[in-house]
Amino acid sequence: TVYTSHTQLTKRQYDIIIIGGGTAGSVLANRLTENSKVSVLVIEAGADTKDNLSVQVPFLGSTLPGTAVDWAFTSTAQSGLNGRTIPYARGLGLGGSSAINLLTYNRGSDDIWNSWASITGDSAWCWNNVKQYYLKSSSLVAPADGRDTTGQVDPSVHGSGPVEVSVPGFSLPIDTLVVQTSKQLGGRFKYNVDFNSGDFTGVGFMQSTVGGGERSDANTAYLQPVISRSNLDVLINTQVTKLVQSGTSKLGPIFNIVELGSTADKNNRSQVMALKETILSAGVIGTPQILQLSGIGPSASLKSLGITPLLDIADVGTGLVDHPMVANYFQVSSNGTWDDVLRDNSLLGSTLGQWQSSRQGLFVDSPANTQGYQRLPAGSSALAGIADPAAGSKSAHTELIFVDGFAPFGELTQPATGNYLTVLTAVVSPTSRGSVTLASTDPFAKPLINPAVLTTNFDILAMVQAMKDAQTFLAAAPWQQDFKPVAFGDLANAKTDADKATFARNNAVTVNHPAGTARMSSASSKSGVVDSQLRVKGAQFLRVVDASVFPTIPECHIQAAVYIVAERAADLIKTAYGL
Ligand SMILES: Cc1cc2nc3c(=O)[nH]c(=O)nc-3n(C[C@H](O)[C@H](O)[C@H](O)COP(=O)(O)OP(=O)(O)OC[C@H]3O[C@@H](n4cnc5c(N)ncnc54)[C@H](O)[C@@H]3O)c2cc1C
Repeated sequence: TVYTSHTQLTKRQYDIIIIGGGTAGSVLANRLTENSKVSVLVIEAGADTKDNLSVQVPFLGSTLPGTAVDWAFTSTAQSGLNGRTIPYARGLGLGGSSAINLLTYNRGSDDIWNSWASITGDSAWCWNNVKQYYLKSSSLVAPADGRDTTGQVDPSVHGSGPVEVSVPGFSLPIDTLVVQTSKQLGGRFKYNVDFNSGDFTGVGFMQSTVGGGERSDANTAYLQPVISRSNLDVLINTQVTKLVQSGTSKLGPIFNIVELGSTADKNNRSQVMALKETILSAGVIGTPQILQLSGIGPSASLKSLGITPLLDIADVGTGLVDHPMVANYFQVSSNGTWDDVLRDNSLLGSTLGQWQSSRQGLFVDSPANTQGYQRLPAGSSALAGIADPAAGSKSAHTELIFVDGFAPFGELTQPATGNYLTVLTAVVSPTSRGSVTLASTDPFAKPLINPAVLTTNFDILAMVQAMKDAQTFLAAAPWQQDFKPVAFGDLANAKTDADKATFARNNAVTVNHPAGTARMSSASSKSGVVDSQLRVKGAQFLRVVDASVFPTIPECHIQAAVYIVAERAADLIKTAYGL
């Protein structure tokens, strides 16, 4: 049953309570209710997102931040960004961030998973073991245009799970140029037929969570198909305000009472109880916020806010890490870009009409069809004197995303005329670490989000290298016939490395890939928040399952890793309770 207010609940006890009906929460809701004897309640702060047209239409994903399906957070003033604050989008509603993201689907290099096994001292996180969960979470489907995709993707490395993944379904003029350039330049820009083979280096086609021209997210793929199961209740428009300790076992405090409220009626709280487990899947911001509101976190700082510390875990909310990103704009001579679609309402209307009537055309894809991942050149000054932050040789340091138009991801707005290319450059093995802390004890107040963007030498130097890579790539012969890209705006004057660094600090945002605020660590480690089975250290019957638990950030887009972690967590929970 779907409830829209906690006052409607007819039951107050469930075997398992999942906090957050987002990416991980939806996977758990599905898998844990496969056994009809287990009762599950999902509590989600937002509404159902499935009927939101901009959620459904892949191309319109970039218009979702700032709307009703976004928590619309803002970062603290960023010292690495010359004091700027940046918008910090997080999905609000069923499907969570998977319903508002830009759809890129990367499962992470073999290296990253093997490094997690080594960090946690638990070989079950190695790629050879988690591969089963990748195969179980997604499957490759035909692109919307049904064309022959031979050489653009390797079907043999894909699985048979509910999330639909495809290569772009509407070819753009620059796709061929990107591939030609990659094949001509080789080396760091070598053509990679399928990143999801486990080698995240080179240049290749974007794979996205799109099936039949529509977004495929955790809500549509995992939750909606099972939402009428009699052992599943989903409570929407309801925020978890804290966990309440019900007692103490010899293994530690038990936090199995969940306090609920809603923004519509903030003082009207009620409680539900988990008979087996409470699972926090409230995401990288929500999870450490709820833990701290519940007295679980760094005792001294909780005390200074007036919260009674119940379980001292220094690392709750520390370690926030995200991929910094800069939009590099180039003016082009070709009119083969989609710029006019964003400027001309009738063209926008007809393109949307084409999507509505036939699920064809520009809107079946995210704004980018191709991407690249590079390791820094040998001898790069960014790596001087530090351990290589990437997990291994199949993991990159930087990323390029090629957009056939003016992508609205920076400080600049789209000019009224002209044709543009955007190359989004990102640092995918950043070393900067920030935090999520409470601004107040009010659970409805936004927490302080400090992603510490570009605060290390490595991150800024790697970003400058990525910006230079973008220019090297676009200087290659295939671009000189028709497109003739010329750096646009302040980028045109950013000639030296120092100028480029200043440009990055004045313009960077993030790729919206935060992770690591309730990190996994080995059972014996004093750092971290959860053990390798995702149980909150020192607590009983309390797990975290979302991107907070990532011990390091994958050197690629991270949603696939969330699906994999959630699938594995579902198995861990089933095994723990013999379900
Ligand atoms: C704009 C944007 C673009 C992105 N682009 C990409 C991309 O192209 N490719 C990619 O791989 N990744 C992308 N990501 C990242 C990816 O989507 C996320 O890493 C992933 O979905 C996170 O999953 P999660 O389960 O950790 O959290 P979420 O999916 O965010 O789920 C958390 C859920 O908990 C709910 N919640 C929070 N607090 C409470 C509370 N107190 N009470 C009740 N419910 C609560 C939230 O409303 C939300 O539904 C993007 C993210 C964003 C925001």
